[in-house]
Amino acid sequence: MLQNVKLSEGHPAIELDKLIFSYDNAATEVLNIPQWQLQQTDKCFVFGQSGAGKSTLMNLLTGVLKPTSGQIKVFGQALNAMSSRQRDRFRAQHIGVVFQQFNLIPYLTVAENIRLASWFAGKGDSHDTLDKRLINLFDALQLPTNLLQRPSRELSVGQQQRVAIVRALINQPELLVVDEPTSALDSYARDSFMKLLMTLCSEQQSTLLFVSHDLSLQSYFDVRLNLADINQAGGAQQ
Ligand SMILES: Nc1ncnc2c1ncn2[C@@H]1O[C@H](COP(=O)(O)OP(=O)(O)OP(=O)(O)O)[C@@H](O)[C@H]1O
Repeated sequence: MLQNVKLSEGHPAIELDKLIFSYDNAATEVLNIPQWQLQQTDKCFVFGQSGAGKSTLMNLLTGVLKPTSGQIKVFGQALNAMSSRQRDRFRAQHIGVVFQQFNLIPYLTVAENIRLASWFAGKGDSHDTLDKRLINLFDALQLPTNLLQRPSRELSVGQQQRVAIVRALINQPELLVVDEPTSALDSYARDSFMKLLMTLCSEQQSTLLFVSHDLSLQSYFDVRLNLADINQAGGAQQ
């Protein structure tokens, strides 16, 4: 079974092979990617027109969606061969996710939102280890620790965004997937957020996949992917 899968270092972080995806088995393909790979610890900037399929691809890579056909391997593990429960477990253990709406549970406190992520991962990290990691991340992201006991709905958008990053990094995921996170930030906050994100990923040796329309952010990344360059789907709006 998939409990506490140890990821092999010999594999690329992501391998796509003949990946095809249509919503509800509709005739129109949203994605048709013959082949694509991302190496471990790479930091990749993904861009493309609205409707090009970026969020769909992120949902496939995080196991929220399953491909219509073809293969998606994350650190050598074939997500397409897993049940939806196995994919949920794999995501909780190995992938940190920050999506556009942050997906914090509004009525839970900040601390509860973060603890929930480590509980789902079930990696068995001690309370002390998690507390230490949490304090370090709060410090790095300049979040005051008195926010921990506040319901997340009471936080500003910028604070919620940083809490979502803490939640995504608390389990030291091998892969971090971030979808359009900076739209709510002014340019100064955006730059410091980007620098920090890069530092945290380097420290944790996480592979980063970052989706944005803001092309000015590309310079932070060592790999740039225009989705239209690998996606041959006729239905995608390119
Ligand atoms: N749940 C869904 N059911 C059916 N079609 C969908 C669904 N979600 C997205 N689509 C369609 O799939 C295509 C790709 O959408 P997707 O959201 O992945 O694009 P995107 O590149 O992330 O766009 P944006 O930059 O605007 O966020 C679009 O044509 C969209 O209408």
